[in-house]
This record gives sequence, C-alpha cells and structure tokens, in this order.
Amino acid sequence: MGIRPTSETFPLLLVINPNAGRKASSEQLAKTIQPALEGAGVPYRVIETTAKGFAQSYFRENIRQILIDLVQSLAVNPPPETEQQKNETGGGTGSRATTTATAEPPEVVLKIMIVGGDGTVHEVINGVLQGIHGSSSTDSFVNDNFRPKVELSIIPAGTGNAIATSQGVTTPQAALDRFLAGKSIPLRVVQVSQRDSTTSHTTTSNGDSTSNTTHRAWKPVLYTAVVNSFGLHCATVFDAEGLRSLGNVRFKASALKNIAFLKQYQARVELFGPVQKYDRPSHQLVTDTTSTTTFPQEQQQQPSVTLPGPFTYLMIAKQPSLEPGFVPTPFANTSDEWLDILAVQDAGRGQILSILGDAVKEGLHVKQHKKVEYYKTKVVEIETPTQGRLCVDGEFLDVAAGPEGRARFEVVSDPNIQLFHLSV
Ligand SMILES: Nc1ncnc2c1ncn2[C@@H]1O[C@H](COP(=O)(O)OP(=O)(O)OP(=O)(O)O)[C@@H](O)[C@H]1O
Repeated sequence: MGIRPTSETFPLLLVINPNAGRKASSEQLAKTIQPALEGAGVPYRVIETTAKGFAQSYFRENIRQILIDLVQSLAVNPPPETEQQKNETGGGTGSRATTTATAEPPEVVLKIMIVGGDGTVHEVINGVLQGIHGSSSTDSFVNDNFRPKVELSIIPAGTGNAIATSQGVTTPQAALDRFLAGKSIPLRVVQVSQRDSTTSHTTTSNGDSTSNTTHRAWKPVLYTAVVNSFGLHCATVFDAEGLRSLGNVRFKASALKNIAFLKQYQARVELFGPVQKYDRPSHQLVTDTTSTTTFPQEQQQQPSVTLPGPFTYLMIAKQPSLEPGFVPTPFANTSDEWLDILAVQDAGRGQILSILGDAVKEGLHVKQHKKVEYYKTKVVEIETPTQGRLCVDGEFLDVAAGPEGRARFEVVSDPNIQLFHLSV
C-alpha cells in the first residue's frame, strides 16, 4: 500500500501511537499538531498505530512503494526551489526532491512525524531500514543513483522521550516549531548484529568426499537509536514492562526492586578500533594510546580494550539523556560515529545508588565515581558465559551462551542510506 498524494505536495506522514506515555497523543494531535500543520499549509496523512509492532510492519511492508509514490509525485509536481534549499541540503517542510547544477541524482526526502515515545520511533526506524534493505545484501532498494533521505520529526508523547529530550525538546510545541523552521540534524543509528551460522558443503581436493564448513558472517538483527544495555538497567526495563499500569513511576519502582536484590551479570565486553577513555584527573576524554587504529574491525583480530566483568550496569548509548534530568552518558552525540560506553563492574548496592543519584547531576557520576568507566568506541561486542539478556531500545534480545550468542554493535555508516535527520 503506497501513498497517493491528494495535493501537489507529497504529504508528511504523521505516525501517532495513541497508547504512548499518558495516552494524551490523540488529544495533542487534534488540539496542537493538526491546527499548526494546517495553518502552515503542510499536507499530512495520519497513520494511527493499532498495536505493538504495527508501525514497524507498516513501514517494512510499504516503504518501497511510498518512496516510489514520492518520486512519481515529485516528477509530476517538482517543487519550486526555495532560497533555503539553494543554500543548504536540509530545511523546508514538505517531502521534496532537489537537483544541483552538477547533474547529481535528485535528492528525495520523505518526511515522517512521530507522535509518541522512543518505542514508536524505534519501530519506525526498524521498519524503514528493514524495508529498504530487504532480507539480503542483494535485495537492497538503494544504490548510488537513488539515495532517499527519511527525515524524522519527533513530537514527544511517550514516557522517557530520550531522543527528543537529548535535543532539548521537551514539549510538543517546541518540536513543532523546529519542524516548521525546517531545522534538522543527522540521527545516526546503531546496527545490532549476531553471528549467522550457515553450513556449506565443500568437496575435498581428491573430489570424492565432502565436509561441512560453517561460515559465521555477522547478520543485522535490528537497529537502535537510543540505548542498548545489560545488567541492572536491562533488568529494570524488563520488569517495568510488567508494571505499565503504574504509569511513569514504573521505572522507579522496577529500579528499586532490582537494586534491593542487586545482581552481578557475567559477560565479557570488547571494544574494537580507536577508543577514547574518560580521564578523571583531567576531566576529559583522551585517546587511549594502547588502542589500535586499525579499522574496520574485520582486519582487527584483537580488541583494543577488554572489560572482563562481572557487570552491575552497562550501557552502549547514542543519546546522552534517557528522560528529563537523567543523563547517564553525557558525551553521547546523536550525530557522531561513536558509541558511548558506560560500564560499572562489580559494584555494591551503596555504590550503584550513589552513581545513579549523581547521573541526574550533569555527569557527576562520570567525574567522581571510581567504579564508573566511560569510553567512546566504534564497535562493541558482548559475550555472556550463560544465556543472557540485552535490552535494545526497550526491546529484549535473549542471547545464547558463549560465541554463538555474541552480539555486536556499530554505528551505521552506509553511504547509500542517508536516512535519518531529526527535525529538532
Ligand atoms: N495502539 C497501540 N496499542 C498498544 N501498544 C502500542 C500501540 N501502538 C504502539 N504500541 C506500543 O506501545 C509501546 C510504547 O510506546 P512508546 O515507546 O511510543 O511510548 P512510551 O513507552 O510511553 O515512551 P518511551 O519509550 O519514550 O518511554 C511501544 O512498544 C509500541 O510498540
């Protein structure tokens, strides 16, 4: 199912999750968002989610047709180039195509506005990327001559709203103002992969016997934009799902329970490529001179840094803030190519309470606590000695014990997916 435009401009796709946060998004849509878009002359199409997983399946199944419809509509009604578009690649409020004087392929920009929380954003990102990429490397919809952009505008209507909060957007009106002003920045996402074990048959040199060879290529499982975690944070998010009826206090209730029955979580974490480490005496990130600069990681056999565990708390983040006031990874940047690692190994109850208490005080936990280790790196792998659970943007990934279940995180850097811009 595609989107047939009913006006000359291809519509903004307005995805709304009526179940997000305090369930006020439908009211926000009617009272604030629709009047603002109509006042600004922005055509839009509402897509209301009806269940968990709806937004992801919708975009996975329809994104190709939607982009085809967008390209066709732009061919019929090429939008006039504004002064702003002449001067910059971002900006404007309608989905559009632009061409430069140097016969470059036209720029196709699909705009999606999400009225919901991080879970809804996660679903849209995964649906779009999975739909564009297909199930194999030969099935991709993008190539050097066709590089669509998908620009996300996030109207915070969830509980944590980490992405919007990290950009200083805390109200729907602030998000709308930025959308209408056409401001956007790149939103880099993290690809989470696991080993794909496929067995192939090979014939030996004498030609009369076969043997099985196992190839273990990395296979993308999903994409995340906020945080991946292990240990206390993951257990807290997991238990909070069962407490949704409590509303926003469910995370606090779940955290208190998991701190009261604090566990240490066995795993080995490896950082590959160049690494920066927070240096407490100088209060800054410094390049770890023992880390290798050999990259990409396929050429690097040994990790630059190994954290042996056990872990009390582990975050692999792209956003500094997870909810207003809570800033566990203060140096994380939505738009850079780094992953920020916050690791707390083998800490006691008093230590973790103190660390989390200081995480609401502008990064004081990183500055002060000896148990806090903070890194920026390019690729992270985690392996657990027994079956383990990872939290990936609020979803859960159960991993098998040992190398079979090893998971890998890296920032997507495919030049053919100029996908995410965040109107903030
Ligand atoms: N119509 C629906 N009914 C029930 N659940 C839905 C519906 N639409 C989406 N969902 C699911 O609701 C969950 C919560 O949504 P969302 O993350 O947007 O809000 P939140 O959890 O309140 O906010 P945040 O993630 O920012 O803390 C998501 O996992 C999403 O898949």
